[in-house]
Amino acid sequence: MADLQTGLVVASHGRHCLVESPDGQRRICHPRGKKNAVVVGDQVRWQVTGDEGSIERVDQRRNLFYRQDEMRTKSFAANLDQVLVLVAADPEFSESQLARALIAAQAEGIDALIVLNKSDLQPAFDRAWARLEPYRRMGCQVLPLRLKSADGSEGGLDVLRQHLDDKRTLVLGPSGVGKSTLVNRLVPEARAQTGEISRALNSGKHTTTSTTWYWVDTERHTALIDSPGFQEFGLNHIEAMQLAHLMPDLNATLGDCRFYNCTHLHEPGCGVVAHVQTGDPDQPATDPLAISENRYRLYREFFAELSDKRRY
Ligand SMILES: Nc1nc2c(ncn2[C@@H]2O[C@H](COP(=O)(O)OP(=O)(O)OP(=O)(O)O)[C@@H](O)[C@H]2O)c(=O)[nH]1
Ligand SMILES: [Zn+2]
Repeated sequence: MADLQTGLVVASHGRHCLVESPDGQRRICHPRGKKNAVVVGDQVRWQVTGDEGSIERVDQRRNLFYRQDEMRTKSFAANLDQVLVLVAADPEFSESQLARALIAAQAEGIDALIVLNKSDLQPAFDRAWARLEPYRRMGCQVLPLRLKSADGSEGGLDVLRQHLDDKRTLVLGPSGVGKSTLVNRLVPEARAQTGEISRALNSGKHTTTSTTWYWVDTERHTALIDSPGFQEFGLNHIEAMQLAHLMPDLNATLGDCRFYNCTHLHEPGCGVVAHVQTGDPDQPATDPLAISENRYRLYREFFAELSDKRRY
């Protein structure tokens, strides 16, 4: 099939999607057959069929970021360089949701970046910043941000831009943290593009319910992928026994357990439990491998959930 063209999937809606050619042109394409199901970020081979296109092949993916619960699997995007989890001083973020997203990224070998917005809101911001201490300690990049404030000042956007440069970043965040404000700030034409995409995909309504790719720069080197669906982040695709390896703070303490198949829940001589921080969580830990009580509690919760899951 010599007449196949290459393209990048920049939006998808049901059974059709929008494919961007290397010259920037976009057209609606339909995957041929079930095995050609595509997600945003996919590199595809397609051919012209009238005004539209037919996707004949999906190139092998470098990674696929997805969540899975008992009912279904939701793929967010493929071939990512990093996942940005946007949280805010207010509304208070769920550490469970944050930890789940980071585990899913780690499982696919994708870097993660946490951004804490609304630094103008005090004392909520300092409180949230402190809650993120275990994440900084385990090597995760955490950036402060202020997209707007009562006095009109903003901060942190330039540093954030440097972390996005030349990368393909999936942006995740619960409702109300400022995700649309961020996307619109980084991609001034985002609103117009979204409108264009909804019209092209003929969905009739706004495509905020689907994942969308935006180029940040005119050279098309830096991309933001905006995706909804951060709630109920299921990890059913992860093996319970893999969990500790996917949580960097726990992972750093592996290897010292008495039993090689230690679950780190109740076994004697567990090297993970030995590092779980007890006492005042506001006191800085003296153990460089300290695991916060919250992180360990989440590990136990996720482990129970993944051990219980029904297998099909
Ligand atoms: N105080 C303060 N408010 C902010 C900041 N950034 C955004 N906001 C406000 O937070 C609210 C939510 O912002 P959005 O951008 O709509 O948030 P979203 O995450 O897209 O939320 P959904 O539309 O519900 O998905 C808006 O009222 C913003 O004006 C900030 O740095 N400080
Ligand atoms: Zn152990």
